[in-house]
Amino acid sequence: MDITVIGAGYVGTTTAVALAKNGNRVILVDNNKEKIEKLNRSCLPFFEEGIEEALLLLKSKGDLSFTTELSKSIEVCDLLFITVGTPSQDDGKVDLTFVKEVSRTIGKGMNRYKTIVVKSTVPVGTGDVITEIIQEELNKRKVGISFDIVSNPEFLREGKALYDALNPERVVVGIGSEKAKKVMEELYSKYHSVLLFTTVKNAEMIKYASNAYLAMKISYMNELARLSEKVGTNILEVAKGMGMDSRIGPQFLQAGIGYGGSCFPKDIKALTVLGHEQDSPLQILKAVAEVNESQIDWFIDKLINKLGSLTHKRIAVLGLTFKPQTDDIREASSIKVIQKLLQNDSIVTAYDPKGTEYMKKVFSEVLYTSEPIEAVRKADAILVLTEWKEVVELDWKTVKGLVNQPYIMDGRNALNPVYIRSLGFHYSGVGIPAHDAKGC
Ligand SMILES: NC(=O)C1=CN([C@@H]2O[C@H](COP(=O)(O)OP(=O)(O)OC[C@H]3O[C@@H](n4cnc5c(N)ncnc54)[C@H](O)[C@@H]3O)[C@@H](O)[C@H]2O)C=CC1
Ligand SMILES: O=C(O)[C@H]1O[C@H](OP(=O)(O)OP(=O)(O)OC[C@H]2O[C@@H](n3ccc(=O)[nH]c3=O)[C@H](O)[C@@H]2O)[C@H](O)[C@@H](O)[C@@H]1O
Repeated sequence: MDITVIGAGYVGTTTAVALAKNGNRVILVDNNKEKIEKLNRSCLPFFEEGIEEALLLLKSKGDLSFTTELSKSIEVCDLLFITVGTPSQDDGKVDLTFVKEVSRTIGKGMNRYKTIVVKSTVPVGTGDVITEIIQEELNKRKVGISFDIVSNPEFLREGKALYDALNPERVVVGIGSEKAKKVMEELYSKYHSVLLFTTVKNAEMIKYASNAYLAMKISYMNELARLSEKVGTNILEVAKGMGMDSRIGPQFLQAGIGYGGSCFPKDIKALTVLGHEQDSPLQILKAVAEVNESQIDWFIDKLINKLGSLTHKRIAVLGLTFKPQTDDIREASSIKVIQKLLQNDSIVTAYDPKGTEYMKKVFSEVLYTSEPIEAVRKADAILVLTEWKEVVELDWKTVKGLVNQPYIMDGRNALNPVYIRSLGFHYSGVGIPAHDAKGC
């Protein structure tokens, strides 16, 4: 099929590559000239393993191209994918400016029947808004072209984006016509995934409900971790035991310094606002967000308890991105932690394999290092905030010889407490008792 994907971000670029790999001819459009120039040079505007190589190959075969010209790209395709950003407004509502802008351009440029697939995460009812905008433009042009709006939310994870896009566990497709169903069935016939056909509104809700549910699991584990430290239980063992129940499952039970990223915080706000607007509040989500926020305070309080005061203390932050295998620092817990350290007049050194350049734009006063070992030199405490391999597999014995005080606060429970303690460090994880015999 001839497909145009609009929005060359994490989702759009990954989607375009996956669709092209599955035998379609794909044009990826973005109104950001710089991004398209980069892509035309086969450079990815962000870090995500495996995509750059795939992109280079698909481009050379002519299956994937990049442009800023949306109108022309609309004319030549059968299917349009909308993958533009849907950020939060100050009031927590979703800013649909980009989605609406793109919809208007589609209405202005549509020359024949198109299936318009919405992959951006959008509030329930947005499918209708897009339909209205496109129809309005068609009416202005006095043309009677038919089209279908499909909701096909994306569930990929950053760091595993291409794998997830090529092997989705399930594909949710919200449709309003048999014609659109056939198109989507054909499109996904090459994937070995279960397809769920439902209404557009249901599909829109499934996306928010899924992200909020995953975040809820994390906040629950984080609160349990705090309690665990009080009563002497080990959250890793608790999670293991819980996860063995197939009704609960082992995933997303890792306690830590809270969830970050471009989606969980934003999507929870959006669903919360929707509940309020409809006078059907989601009280659970209020608690989920509050726990996530206070997890940072809890972590910093523990650090203060250990060091007495943070003033003029040298704190090494290892890991800045919201998770490993990405350069994304959007809503990363590290931002809130560093903010609190700087407010307390600490001297902050930081290392991250991929996120440093973005973080420099947020905090210019942090001393960034290109090697983790440089960040820990003379440190009064080391904070592990992202479980990068480069951090976990550090030569901790050497580190012990370099620090000023041997305090490690592991915000991701990524290190082996028994080993780290055996080196003479005071190790503190999240929900791991101070002297746990097993320590795993
Ligand atoms: N990042 C992720 O892991 C996931 C994101 N999502 C959702 O997918 C959507 C996109 O997210 P990301 O890819 O992270 O966003 P992003 O911010 O990385 O990319 C969005 C792109 O859209 C472009 N754009 C905006 N207006 C445009 C226009 N009028 N014409 C052409 N291009 C335009 C921007 O320049 C940008 O490159 C959001 O709704 C997000 O919630 C869903 C699943 C996973
Ligand atoms: O809508 C989205 O953008 C995406 O959001 C998440 O994916 P992502 O944000 O890439 O990353 P996750 O692996 O879900 O991690 C999110 C955050 O939760 C934290 N986390 C995750 C799992 C866990 O057990 N504990 C925990 O603290 C991670 O450290 C990270 O900060 C979802 O997992 C994807 O399905 C979804 O498509």
